Amino acid sequence: MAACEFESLEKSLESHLPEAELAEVKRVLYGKETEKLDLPVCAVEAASERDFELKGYRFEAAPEQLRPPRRIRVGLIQHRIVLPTDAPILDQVTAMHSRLGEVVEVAAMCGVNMVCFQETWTMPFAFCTREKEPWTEFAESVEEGSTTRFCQELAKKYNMVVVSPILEREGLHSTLWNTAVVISNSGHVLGKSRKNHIPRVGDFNESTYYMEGDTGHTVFQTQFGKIAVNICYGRHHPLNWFMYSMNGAEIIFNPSATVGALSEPMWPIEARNAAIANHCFTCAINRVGTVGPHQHASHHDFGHFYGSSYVAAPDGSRTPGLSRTRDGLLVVEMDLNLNRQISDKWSFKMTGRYAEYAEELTKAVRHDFKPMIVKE
Ligand SMILES: NC(=O)NCCC(=O)O
Repeated sequence: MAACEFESLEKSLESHLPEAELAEVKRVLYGKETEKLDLPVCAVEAASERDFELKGYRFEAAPEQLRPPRRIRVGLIQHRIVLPTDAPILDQVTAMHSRLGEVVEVAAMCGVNMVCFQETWTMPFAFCTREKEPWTEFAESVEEGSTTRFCQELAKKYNMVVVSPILEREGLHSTLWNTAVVISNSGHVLGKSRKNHIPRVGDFNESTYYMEGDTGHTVFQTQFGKIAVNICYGRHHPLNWFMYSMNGAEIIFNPSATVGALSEPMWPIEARNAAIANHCFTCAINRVGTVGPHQHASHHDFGHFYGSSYVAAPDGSRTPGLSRTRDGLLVVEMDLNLNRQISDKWSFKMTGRYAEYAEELTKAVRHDFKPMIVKE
């Protein structure tokens, strides 16, 4: 079976394992079972008509005496490009807006409070080609761009926080960045978070296009919780997750674009491990489909982006993934009280010895650093 036809790990397990064994396999693979959410019939019908997968799950926390539950719903959206990559740019962007508009409408029907799109969602993933034109033409201003305007309308219409990762062009020096725009449910641009780490993995090299982010590890206080955005390749850097969490993030989104041969076995581990290590929720989103006909002849065929978007909780449990091949919306209800409950249980932040690490790291990054190795 070709890799692109394999729909999802869950589907394979479900179709091949006997029920009792499946429950045990899922317990070991996914942790405590996430209950399925009952989604409104109108949403299920709309998703089916609009040809995308719709899945919903719930993470519960224990009731507390002094704090009410803090239940919120997040929506993760994965999708393929809509028009061919040689169509006029404005048409491509407009088609993507219109596709996401129909998915976000369904998210609203499902009571989603914050939605996050995939990395550079308005464009084909052209960065590994190292061709500048026409791909840099997809870059937009965070404040004034048509994509931000579009997302502001969505945010206001549906009272929803919108996380919109785009290729950013910053006006004054025309600098390009890989940036997530965070739009409050009021419709205001709350701020932006730029990608901190740039992949240089053989031909999967994006360094030609944009610079390492300069926004640090900003956390955004929204009406529904404190959120941060760790863009794609940043998920391989445990300290990157850690610093968002040190700044108080309760949910860290990881909008991504990655392909099977490169990272698929790492995908289910990294965001999930970050949720465990940092006592927070993490939301990993990957696009589906192929790069497209623009691919430069001198570069390899990178194959399919494998989707599989999922949410992980601080107790180590996770939702099943969306499909590897289809557009999809994953709706997840979470009680943010779970973060502190798990922190009280495992106490990683309390037992972290960060002052000692800070001291040792300060020495380790110096050029005159001498590793502490004892030799006979
Ligand atoms: N977009 C991006 O950073 N991709 C890198 C590949 C990976 O991190 O799996």
